[in-house]
Amino acid sequence: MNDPVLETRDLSIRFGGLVAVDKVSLTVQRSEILGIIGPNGAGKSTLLNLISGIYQATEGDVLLEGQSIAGQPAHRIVKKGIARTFQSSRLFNDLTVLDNVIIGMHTRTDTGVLEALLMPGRAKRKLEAAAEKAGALLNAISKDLYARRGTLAGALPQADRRRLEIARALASEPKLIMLDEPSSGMDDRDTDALMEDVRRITQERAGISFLIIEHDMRLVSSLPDRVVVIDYGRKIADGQFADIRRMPDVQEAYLGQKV
Ligand SMILES: Nc1ncnc2c1ncn2[C@@H]1O[C@H](COP(=O)(O)OP(=O)(O)OP(=O)(O)O)[C@@H](O)[C@H]1O
Repeated sequence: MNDPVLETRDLSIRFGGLVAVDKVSLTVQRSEILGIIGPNGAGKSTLLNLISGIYQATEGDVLLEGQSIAGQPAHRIVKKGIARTFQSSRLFNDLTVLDNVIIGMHTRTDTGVLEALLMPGRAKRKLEAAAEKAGALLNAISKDLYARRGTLAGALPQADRRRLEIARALASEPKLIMLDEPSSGMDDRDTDALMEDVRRITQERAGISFLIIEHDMRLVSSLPDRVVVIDYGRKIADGQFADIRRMPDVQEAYLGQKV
């Protein structure tokens, strides 16, 4: 299988004297779940910020389905098909669960302020259609979240907030979805449910790929098809978890942090 949806080539960024990401080349194949691991401060989140257009690379390239997207603004990259979640929640706490998903769909809806003012009927119909679509999406991800679609996002427990963030990212109909430490703060039961969600999404949405930064080795050892290890901004390993965990460089990077 060689059908990369995402490719980074020698991707680097420097903050003053610190090279936070150093010539990282990696691929994510279509329908693949790629795990990214590495010690704290290794450059994993920075790598995601480079791919999603939040940071601009000092050198290197990012390709989505073979086309360079480097240098493009974050909103355009979402529109082209890369969605993500963040380590810290970006939900709108004062909006309902359903409204948060509708907001995630905004790249796929085209109702503007002018249209809403000049053609309120048409804008209303579009919004109703968006609400219906968001409801169906939510229902497919979690019947329980769907049942609570009118609840304020701020009132949800942590695991459901994470789930809602994934639903919101999916609402942009991405080809690739990047999750930054999705299981942080979760217990084993919630982490199992999260893994189940990801597996189900890959089965139900043909061709979707995941890039997942994680520290939880229980998840890393069972969910990703392949794992990339980052240390001091560099890629030091790329392969099956069972193989890379035995590599001396990886063991050394994790000295004191059991792999
Ligand atoms: N905007 C920035 N300005 C300066 N330095 C930064 C910036 N963003 C990240 N860094 C530095 O880059 C390095 C990599 O940070 P990053 O957050 O990507 O690591 P990480 O692997 O995601 O860590 P963690 O697992 O703890 O989340 C760190 O030394 C961090 O302090």
